[in-house]
Amino acid sequence: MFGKIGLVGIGPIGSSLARVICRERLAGHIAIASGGIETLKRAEKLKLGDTYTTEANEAVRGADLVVVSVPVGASGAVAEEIEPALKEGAILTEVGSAKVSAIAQMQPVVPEGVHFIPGHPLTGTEKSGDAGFADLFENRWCILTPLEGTDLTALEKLSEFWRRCGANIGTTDPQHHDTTLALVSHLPHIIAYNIVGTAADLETVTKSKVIKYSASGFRDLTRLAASDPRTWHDMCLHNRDAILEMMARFLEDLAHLQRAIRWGEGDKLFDFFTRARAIRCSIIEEGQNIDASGYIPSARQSGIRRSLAQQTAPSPRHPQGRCQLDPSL
Ligand SMILES: NC(=O)C1=CN([C@@H]2O[C@H](COP(=O)(O)OP(=O)(O)OC[C@H]3O[C@@H](n4cnc5c(N)ncnc54)[C@H](O)[C@@H]3O)[C@@H](O)[C@H]2O)C=CC1
Ligand SMILES: O=C(O)C(=O)Cc1ccc(O)cc1
Repeated sequence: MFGKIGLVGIGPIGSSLARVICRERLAGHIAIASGGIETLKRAEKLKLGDTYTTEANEAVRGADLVVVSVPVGASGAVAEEIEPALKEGAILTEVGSAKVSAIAQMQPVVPEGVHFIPGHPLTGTEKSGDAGFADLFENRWCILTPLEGTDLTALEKLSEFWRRCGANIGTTDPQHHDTTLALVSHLPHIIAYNIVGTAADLETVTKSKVIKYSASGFRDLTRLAASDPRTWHDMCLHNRDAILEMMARFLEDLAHLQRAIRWGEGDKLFDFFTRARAIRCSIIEEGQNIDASGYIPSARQSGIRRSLAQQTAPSPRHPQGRCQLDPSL
């Protein structure tokens, strides 16, 4: 698809991209740049690319596609560094989890003639470093947030690139992206970190075991707390307003629940839980299969879609169809 692809940043996302680009033969040459010399050495050892450098501008020189996969807080500095070396007509994208901030940092320095199209693959691992894998994007959404005046041919080419990496393409505007992700990705991580903190505090205060006795519910809920703290510290700083707005809504809804519990409003609680259960079931029925690692495996590869269809089909015992809430689905 591309003569040369420059990958700036080789964490979980950059290293997964390197692997899938290589597997699908999407580039004649993969140039990898990372500020961390150790990471770069590992990337070379793993043969993730063709050339390796600590100088981002070297990696992007002559590239037809440049993918910036660094913490959102570093995207402005990276854009300034690569700007003089970007080729006329090249596509420049970044994969940051907060679009408004990444765009505000990068757009002002993108030279005319370079097609800047931000995006965000909605997939991740709790792992850090270069622990990516070629299947990471398989059957997952990649949300593109094209800016006003974006060249449609470049947009289609980038969309095709992500499709060949296995992703499904969605488009939206940066603000809507950030508000949505604040609720469906950033807030769950914050809640996970927080509940682990609460349990640890309770242990200290009561001088007794708490976490040791946790059943699988607590463990499922806290899986996200194993994520790289740097990513989520970055997110709280760079999607601050949207996260605060979603936290406020969440706390308001939690207060309603608290009140219903305090007053023993059983019907209200039952209806509320039933509604939430139905929503979770519909997510599963749509094929958003979530395994315990957070990685949603390809339905195509795992055959899970078929087994889910069996589980949710009506049966004499379950005339409405049944929904298994086993997180391993
Ligand atoms: N990890 C995840 O699950 C996901 C992350 N993202 C986004 O992808 C981007 C990359 O994230 P990860 O792959 O987790 O990698 P990461 O955030 O760990 O960053 C890895 C790369 O960025 C480079 N880097 C770090 N600080 C830098 C700086 N100040 N200047 C220049 N380069 C620097 C490192 O050398 C390394 O090569 C982030 O913006 C994140 O929001 C998007 C989807 C999922
Ligand atoms: O594991 C999960 O549920 C995630 O939310 C993974 C994830 C992490 C960061 C992103 O920007 C997008 C997706």
